[in-house]
Amino acid sequence: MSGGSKLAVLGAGSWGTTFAKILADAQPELSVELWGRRAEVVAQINRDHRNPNYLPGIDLPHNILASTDVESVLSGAALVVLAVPAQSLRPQLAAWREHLAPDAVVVSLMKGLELGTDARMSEVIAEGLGLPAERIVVVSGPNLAMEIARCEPTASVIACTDESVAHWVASLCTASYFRPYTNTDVVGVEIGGIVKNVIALAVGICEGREMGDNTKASVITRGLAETTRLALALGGESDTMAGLAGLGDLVATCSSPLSRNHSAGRLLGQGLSLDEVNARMTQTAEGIKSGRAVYDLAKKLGVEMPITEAVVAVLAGKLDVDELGPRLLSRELKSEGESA
Ligand SMILES: NC(=O)c1ccc[n+]([C@@H]2O[C@H](COP(=O)([O-])OP(=O)(O)OC[C@H]3O[C@@H](n4cnc5c(N)ncnc54)[C@H](O)[C@@H]3O)[C@@H](O)[C@H]2O)c1
Ligand SMILES: O=P(O)(O)OC[C@H](O)CO
Repeated sequence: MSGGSKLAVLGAGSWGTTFAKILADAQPELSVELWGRRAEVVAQINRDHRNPNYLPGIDLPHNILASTDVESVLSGAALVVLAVPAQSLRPQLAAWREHLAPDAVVVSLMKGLELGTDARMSEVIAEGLGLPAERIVVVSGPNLAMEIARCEPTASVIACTDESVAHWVASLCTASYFRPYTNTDVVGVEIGGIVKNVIALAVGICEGREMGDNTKASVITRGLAETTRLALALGGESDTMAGLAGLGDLVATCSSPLSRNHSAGRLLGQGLSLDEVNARMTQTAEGIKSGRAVYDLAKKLGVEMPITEAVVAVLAGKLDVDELGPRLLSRELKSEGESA
């Protein structure tokens, strides 16, 4: 863990910009350097202290300094926070690796699973940057960016195999409206954040078909059961799944119209094709691509994930949205506590 104090965030979308605001509000005496790909976004942040495409109406702290120059942003940064779409992470890391400070701690804000490898983002970071587990931290929880940007009170989980590193990151991002809890169950925290996006697609589809709250509560509850099965199979802990990064995030994402995954599901349920949904989405809905990777991983491990399987079939055009509900309910009868 570095004694240095420079803080860097890579990715100036909705969560990267919001997390930069958390750090800047929590550490008003420090600068938070925010890397963005697009010069016009960076210029607006520096000139107007706003990022209106992602966070309309939000004033950003003046100690956020944006730049398109990743080398200068990474130079000497003790904490490096990553917030780009999951499927774009690996190629980005290859370009960033040479500029990373030797003792930097890297934080993943991403909630996706890599297609093709089924790797979690912490695993992609470990491989792509050649870092040991104790220098990789995961942040996850019921964290809809826009609510946090409006300074509405929110709790989150900061996970690292080395608890002291998790504590250090938590101490840096504790703000009046943002309360982090630490955890050493990196696997459970990541799996909770990944799978809730797929379950939110399912809930959105049900909503788009004008199904009511019984249906949504049933999908959320059974969604948590299948998320927990996958997490346990990978070595995660059931306590984590009952906490903020499991149940908490699942409820927030499946209930909120702010959720991009929930919204994408609703559009699918209303009869739009996947191409039409993708064309309408201006922000990242990770579940659309990660769903397939979650299904592949579950299959490899022999874990039953019927809701994920049905969502993946809808996304692949193999199951009509009207068949999603019946497909889930027509399964073999079993007791609630059974493992599948
Ligand atoms: N927005 C939220 O409320 C929220 C909360 C928690 C976690 N997350 C997770 O954070 C991650 C980032 O999400 P976001 O909401 O900031 O997404 P976003 O769509 O708002 O922003 C993505 C950012 O990445 C950039 N980007 C897009 N493609 C890229 C590429 N190929 N290479 C490099 N940069 C690229 C975009 O320009 C943009 O700045 C996702 O994994 C998401 O699940 C989001
Ligand atoms: O907008 P979503 O669906 O990516 O969800 C955002 C956050 O992950 C909620 O915790």
